[in-house]
Amino acid sequence: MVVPAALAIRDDLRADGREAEVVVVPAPRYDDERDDALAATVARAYGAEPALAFRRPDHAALHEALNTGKELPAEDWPAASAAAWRRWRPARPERGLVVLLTGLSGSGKSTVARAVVERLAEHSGRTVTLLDGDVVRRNLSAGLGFSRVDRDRNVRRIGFVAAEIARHDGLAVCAPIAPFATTRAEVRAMAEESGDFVLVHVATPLEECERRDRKGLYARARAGTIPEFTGISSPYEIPEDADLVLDTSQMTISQARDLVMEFLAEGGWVTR
Ligand SMILES: Nc1ncnc2c1ncn2[C@@H]1O[C@H](COP(=O)(O)OS(=O)(=O)O)[C@@H](OP(=O)(O)O)[C@H]1O
Ligand SMILES: Nc1ncnc2c1ncn2[C@@H]1O[C@H](COP(=O)(O)OP(=O)(O)O)[C@@H](O)[C@H]1O
Repeated sequence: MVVPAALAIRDDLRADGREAEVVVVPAPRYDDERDDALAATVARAYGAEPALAFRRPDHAALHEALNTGKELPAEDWPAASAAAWRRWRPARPERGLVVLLTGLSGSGKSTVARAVVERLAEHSGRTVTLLDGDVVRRNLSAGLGFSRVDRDRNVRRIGFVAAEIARHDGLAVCAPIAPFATTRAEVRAMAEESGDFVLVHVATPLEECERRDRKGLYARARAGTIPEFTGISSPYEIPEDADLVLDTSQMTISQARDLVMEFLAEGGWVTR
């Protein structure tokens, strides 16, 4: 993104009759005066006077403007680089989004995800894709088991597909157990390369999931006939970075769906 923006700035300057060469130099960013000193040193090394004093851009203001679709601060971002930012990060109503619902088996991930997808399809006017744990395991992840390695593979595949959807400005709703924090963080990082990421922890207590036991899997796990069952004989790492926490033992399916929709509306991804 930096190189096309730099070339566009050069072209703008040339169109203004100012002969300009643009050199892009990868450098660390500290967000303090070290950035200023580094910029001055690099400029001198290229034989350029830092004629325009280096201004540290206000990144919080940048992201706020990008999220809401407002004008970017013109003093920090010439028109060409503002346009490059916009292409990379459209305003939230048009930006790709990955919603990952994580939680124990039977916590309500699929049920809430289906209800949310239905609402999104009705209201957002955008393409919506559901990547449900069960369904993914029958196709994309067919053949994988439930060891840590296989679960990580499965969740990464889901994350990869979801991030691709977000890169094309679509909405992806995913509902795997995704029990490991590091793998969830990888999915967040993949999604945020090109869009946004919202983590919903469906935090229904184990006792309630086990009471529901729709598929009889908890009974079999307790009896020891299913090894490595999440919450019984395989860990579930409680997210510390959840954007939203839902305990479906304390609410109806519609209430859970509305809390997710409300969160997405508050964040500006969908209109009310
Ligand atoms: N050992 C073990 N542990 C957990 N779950 C098991 C296991 N074996 C089979 N199942 C069934 O597989 C569904 C979970 O698959 P996921 O792809 O969501 O799991 S993971 O994210 O890869 O951990 C899960 O479906 P949900 O109940 O919809 O979550 C179970 O029905
Ligand atoms: N408030 C609620 N939210 C979601 N599911 C609920 C709720 N109350 C009861 N349930 C039931 O709990 C079960 C959850 O199953 P499911 O959505 O497949 O969970 P998961 O995908 O997490 O394994 C469903 O049978 C659903 O009808």
